[in-house]
Amino acid sequence: MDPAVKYTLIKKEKHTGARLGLLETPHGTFETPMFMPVGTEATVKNMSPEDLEKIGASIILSNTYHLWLRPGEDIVKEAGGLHKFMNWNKGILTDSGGFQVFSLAKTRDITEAGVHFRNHLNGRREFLSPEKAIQIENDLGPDIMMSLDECPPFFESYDYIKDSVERTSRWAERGLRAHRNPDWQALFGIVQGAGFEDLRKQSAQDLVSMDFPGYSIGGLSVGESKEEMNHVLDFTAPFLPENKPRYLMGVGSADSLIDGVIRGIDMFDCVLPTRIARNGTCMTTKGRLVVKNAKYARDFRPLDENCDCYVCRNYSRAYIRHLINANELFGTHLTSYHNLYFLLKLMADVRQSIRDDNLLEFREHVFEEYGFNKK
Ligand SMILES: CNc1nc2cc(C(=O)NN)ccc2[nH]1
Repeated sequence: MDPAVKYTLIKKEKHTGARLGLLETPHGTFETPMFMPVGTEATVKNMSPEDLEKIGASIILSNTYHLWLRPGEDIVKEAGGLHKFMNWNKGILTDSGGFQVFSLAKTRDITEAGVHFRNHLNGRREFLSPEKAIQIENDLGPDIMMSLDECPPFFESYDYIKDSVERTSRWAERGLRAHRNPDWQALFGIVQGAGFEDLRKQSAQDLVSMDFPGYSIGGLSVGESKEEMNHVLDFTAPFLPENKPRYLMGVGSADSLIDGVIRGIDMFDCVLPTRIARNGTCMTTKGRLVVKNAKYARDFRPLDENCDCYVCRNYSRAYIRHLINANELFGTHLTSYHNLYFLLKLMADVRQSIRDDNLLEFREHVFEEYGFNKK
């Protein structure tokens, strides 16, 4: 049986752990490393599928937790699945709800069976088990789907994290057994273990023994420092097989993306570009620009003078500032479009620097120019 996704390692960058790869899915073959825009409720906020296609998005995310609670996976299934429902014909990845339950839901109670929590929309008690999460993702129909896991606090005790990792491995096994469509939906295991090397190793070895088609590294970007995150990646990525994709969940600033690629990560997702866009903050090659700021009232330059996106070629800071301050939806469309273009272009440049074996020089350029070296 053909795996639902096939990863091919094309080239290793000479001086780092970075890899150039190809990820074949039922909805296309895409280059890695890649950034995946987040479309929590079956839409990447303020973006049309056509615009996402134009800026080079390949795989986008949707959230199992949200779509289960609203509109219900049954409606998405009746529509023919997520691709049809949201008119997106490239890749779709859904997470399992693990992170949302632990970050969004009120009062939650974790048991061996699964997690009990209160629905953040109506306060009703809900229950999500590893099998239920898989059933929802099977019905939503993404190309890539996640096992249900616990995303524990990074600064929890060793004993807590050890128990959590061992339960997450048992849940992963249960999810594999419940998975109905392994030939066209690729189920990834999620490596946990917080900042403990031996627990990250145990989690990775447990999941690798179950032979998943891809592996996520979860439990990061949850309040730990970038140095701590990079340190965890330094020892976790090598526990994962070279011939499978590695997906770092919840990471999406330029510096963290580059440092993740250097440590062998292939896939990233983050709400950051679209979330900060909604309050008028833009990512530029000269650092963050808060376009609603009064100083841009008569600034008729583009958001980023080094950017060739549709927004930077046609609209000024003054105009976009006006729209944001007037709560005009077109304003957040423009900032969202630019921020996503910025990160997708960054990843295209990262892939080129892997081809050219000069990723570390590119990192230096980005950290210096984009203001990440400023303490
Ligand atoms: C924004 N930070 C961030 N950390 C994440 C961790 C996970 C995870 O461990 N899921 N099982 C998912 C999404 C995340 N987003």
